[in-house]
Amino acid sequence: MSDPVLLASDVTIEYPAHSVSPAYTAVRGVSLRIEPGEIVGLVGSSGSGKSTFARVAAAQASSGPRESTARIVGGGLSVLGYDLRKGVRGRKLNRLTFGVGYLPQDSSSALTSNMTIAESVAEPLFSRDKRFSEKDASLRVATLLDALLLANGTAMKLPHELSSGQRQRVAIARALILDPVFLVADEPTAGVDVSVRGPVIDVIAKLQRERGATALIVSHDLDVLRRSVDRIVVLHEGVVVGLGTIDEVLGDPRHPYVAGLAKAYGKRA
Ligand SMILES: Nc1ncnc2c1ncn2[C@@H]1O[C@H](COP(=O)(O)OP(=O)(O)OP(=O)(O)O)[C@@H](O)[C@H]1O
Repeated sequence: MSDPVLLASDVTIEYPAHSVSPAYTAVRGVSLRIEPGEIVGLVGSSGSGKSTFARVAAAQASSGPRESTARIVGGGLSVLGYDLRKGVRGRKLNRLTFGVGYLPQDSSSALTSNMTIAESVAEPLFSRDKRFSEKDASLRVATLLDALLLANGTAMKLPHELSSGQRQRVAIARALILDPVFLVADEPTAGVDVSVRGPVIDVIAKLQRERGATALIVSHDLDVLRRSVDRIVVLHEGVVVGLGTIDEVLGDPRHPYVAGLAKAYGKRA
């Protein structure tokens, strides 16, 4: 059996205490194994720990101020063979973050205001390799924008000329441009028009699958994941309450939260 892309063993993740706030355990005892090529959905209600787990799994935990940095305090978590509990630094961290694409929740608002969409999407290519061919970059940008159902001409626009849903799709293109081995996308369809939410997730899954790459897609909306994911993980108050294919999880709800999900989902299916 090949090495897993992500291996969580009874992992517990905590925000440290600061000033008047005590430490807060956002994820507790999560065990999960994601194989190469799998597309996994991470589902759960608001505050269930999805973003915390996603941020830590994408090795982004240390990018904010210390008091808001979630830490692994129990169990183990490794991604692409790197032990995140032990900590990854220097060149190893570079290698890890090259392999992991991360789309944070508010990524559409993080586009640089005076860069064209083409420049923003291509930027990671040139940050990695200053001599990357302009022609190849343009081609890759155009292909991705097209795959994400963005009209011709989007490439030459500035972020403020797009709707928030279009900007979100641009952010997805930017997260995919380096062909990440493992994409962690936090609510990638937030703000995206309802009619294209499913298709946008389909594109992410298809692009990753075509390369044998892996994805963890966070969403509170099971409907948008339905067609694209191999399995889902359901978090509730930081604990895994469901794991398997959508049919397996909803067909055998072992937790009231999943039973509620199955009921709501059953009505819409
Ligand atoms: N910096 C922080 N310090 C302390 N607690 C935090 C911090 N960030 C998040 N939390 C808490 O951790 C829990 C999980 O938050 P998280 O953002 O991971 O949930 P989520 O499932 O992604 O929610 P949403 O769907 O609303 O984005 C919440 O109770 C939240 O209040």
